[in-house]
Amino acid sequence: MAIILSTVLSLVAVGVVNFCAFKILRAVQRYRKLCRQISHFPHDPGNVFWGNLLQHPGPSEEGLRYQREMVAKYPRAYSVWLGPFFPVVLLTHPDTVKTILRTSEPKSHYTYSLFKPWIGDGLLLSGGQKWERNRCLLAPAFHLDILRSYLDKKNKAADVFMKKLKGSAKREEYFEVFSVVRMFALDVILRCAFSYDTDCQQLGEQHPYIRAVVALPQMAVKRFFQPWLYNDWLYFLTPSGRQFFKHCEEVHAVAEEIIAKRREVLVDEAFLSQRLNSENADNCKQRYVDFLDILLTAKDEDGEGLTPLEIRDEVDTLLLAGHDTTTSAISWAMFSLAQHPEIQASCQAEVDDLMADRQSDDIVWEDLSKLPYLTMCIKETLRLYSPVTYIQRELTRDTEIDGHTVPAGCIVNIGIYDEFQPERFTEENASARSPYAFIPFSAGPRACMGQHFAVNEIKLVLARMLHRFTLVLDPNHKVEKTIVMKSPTGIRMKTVARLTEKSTP
Ligand code: HEM
Repeated sequence: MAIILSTVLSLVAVGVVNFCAFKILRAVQRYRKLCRQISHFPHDPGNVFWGNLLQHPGPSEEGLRYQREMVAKYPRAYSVWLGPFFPVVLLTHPDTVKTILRTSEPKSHYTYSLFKPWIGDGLLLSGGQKWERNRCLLAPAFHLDILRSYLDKKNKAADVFMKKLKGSAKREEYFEVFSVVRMFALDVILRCAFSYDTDCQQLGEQHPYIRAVVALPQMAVKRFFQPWLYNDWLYFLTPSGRQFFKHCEEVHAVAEEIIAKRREVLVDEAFLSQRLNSENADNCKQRYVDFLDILLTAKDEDGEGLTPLEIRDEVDTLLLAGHDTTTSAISWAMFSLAQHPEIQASCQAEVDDLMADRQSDDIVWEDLSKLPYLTMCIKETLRLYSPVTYIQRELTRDTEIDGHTVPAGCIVNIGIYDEFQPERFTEENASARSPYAFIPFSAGPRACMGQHFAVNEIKLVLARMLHRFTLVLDPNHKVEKTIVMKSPTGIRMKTVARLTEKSTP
C-alpha cells in the first residue's frame, strides 16, 4: 500500500515538475519572441534590469526636451523597455499613428485606471461593446443644435470671468492664470453638463465640491509618476491615497444628488406635458436641455437606458474631460498671445471688427466662424501646448506597424504634439498635411467627443477677453513647462483695459 502511495505521489510530483517546466519554457519562448519582435523597432540601448526607465528626466522641462529629441531621432517609431519585462512602442509619425488610431483598441489599463475610482467605466475608460453602445447614446449630447444652445451658458460664465478681469485690471495686479481660468472652465462644464450653478468663480476652492474636483486630477497625475502606488490598496495606505478616495466619495455624492433631483424634474415634466398637452409641453421645452437630460433619457435600440451608475460615471467623465483640458488650452493660448504682442494685436483687430457697433459683448453662434485668425492661433496653441500629450493603447491582437509586428498585449504610446506660427493653419497649408499630423483631440473612432464644445468655449472666451483687454506677462516670472502641459510655476500676467472698454459688464 505504501509503495503504491509513494509511486502515485512520485508520479504527481513528476507531473507537477513537468507542468511547471513546460509553463516556464513557454514563458521563456514567448519572452524571447517578444524581445525579437520589439528589437525590430529602433531604440536606445538600455540596462538589463531597468531598461530605459532611468533615461527619462521626469515630468520637467528637461523631460519635455528629451521627448522632443527622441521624436527627432526616431521620426517614425521607437521602442523603450520600462524594466526587463515591459516594452512600450512609441509612435511618432502620422503614418504609424494612423495604424492604431483607426482601430478601437482599448486604452491601456496601466495609466488610465488611475482615474477609475473617480470616473468609473465612463466613455473615456470603457472599451468593447459597452463603449460602443454608450458612445452612440451620448452622441446627441454633442449635436450642433445642443452645442448652439450652450453658447448662452458660456456667455453667462464669461460675464463673470470678464468682471473678475476688469477688477484685476483696475488694481493693476498680476494674477496666476491657470487657477482663474480653471474656475471659468469648471463653471462652464457644470452649467452645461447639469445646469449646476455653484458660484465657483467667486467662491473658488472654498466650495468643497470644487476643491475635490480641482484636487483629483492633480493627485492622479502625481500618482502616475509613483508606479509603486498603482495598486489601490497600497495607495489607500498613504495619506494622499485616503484623501483621493475621500474626494471621490464627495464628488460622487454631489453627482448622485443632482441626478436624483433631475429625475424628479423629468418625471414632473413628462407628467405635466401629458396632462396639459401642447401649451405646457412647450413651456417645459423652455428649460435648457443639458448633458444630464440626454443621459437620463437616452435609450438604445432595445429600449434600454443607462443604469444609475453608468449615468454617474458619464457625468464625472464629462466633468474631468470637459474642464481640465480646456483650462490648459485657454491658459496657454493667453500665454502665447501675451508672448507675441503683434499676433495678439491682429486677433484684437479681428474681434474689434466683428464687435463694431454692438451693444452686447456676447459671442453668438454665427460669430464663431468669423474669427479665422483667432482660430489659427487656437490651433497653434493646441499643437504647441497640447493639453493631452500622449495617448496609450493596449493591443488585443498582433498588429503590423511599419512592416514589423507588435504582439498582442503590448502597450503602444501615441505622442501628440517649436515657434508659435499660426500661419501653418491657413486653409492651403492645412490641406497639404496628413490629418494624423495634428491630433490634439486624437482621431478615429475614439476621438474626443467634446472637440467642438471645447473649441467654441475657447474661441468665445478669448474673443471676449481680447476685445476688452490686452494680456501682459509678468516680466519677473519664469514660466516652466512639463510633459503634462501644466506649469509647475504657473503663468502670471495682468490684463490692461483697452479703449473699447465700456461701463459693462
Ligand atoms: C481643449 C480641450 C480638449 C482636448 C485637447 C481634448 C482631448 C481629448 C483626447 C486627446 C481624447 C482621447 C483620449 C484617449 O484616447 O485616451 C479625448 C477623449 C474624450 N474627450 Fe476630450 N478634449 C478636450 C475637451 C473635451 C470636452 C470639453 C469634453 C466634454 C464636454 C470632452 C470629452 C471627451 C470624451 C467623452 C472623450 C472620450 C471619447 C471616447 O473614448 O470615445 N473633451 N479628448
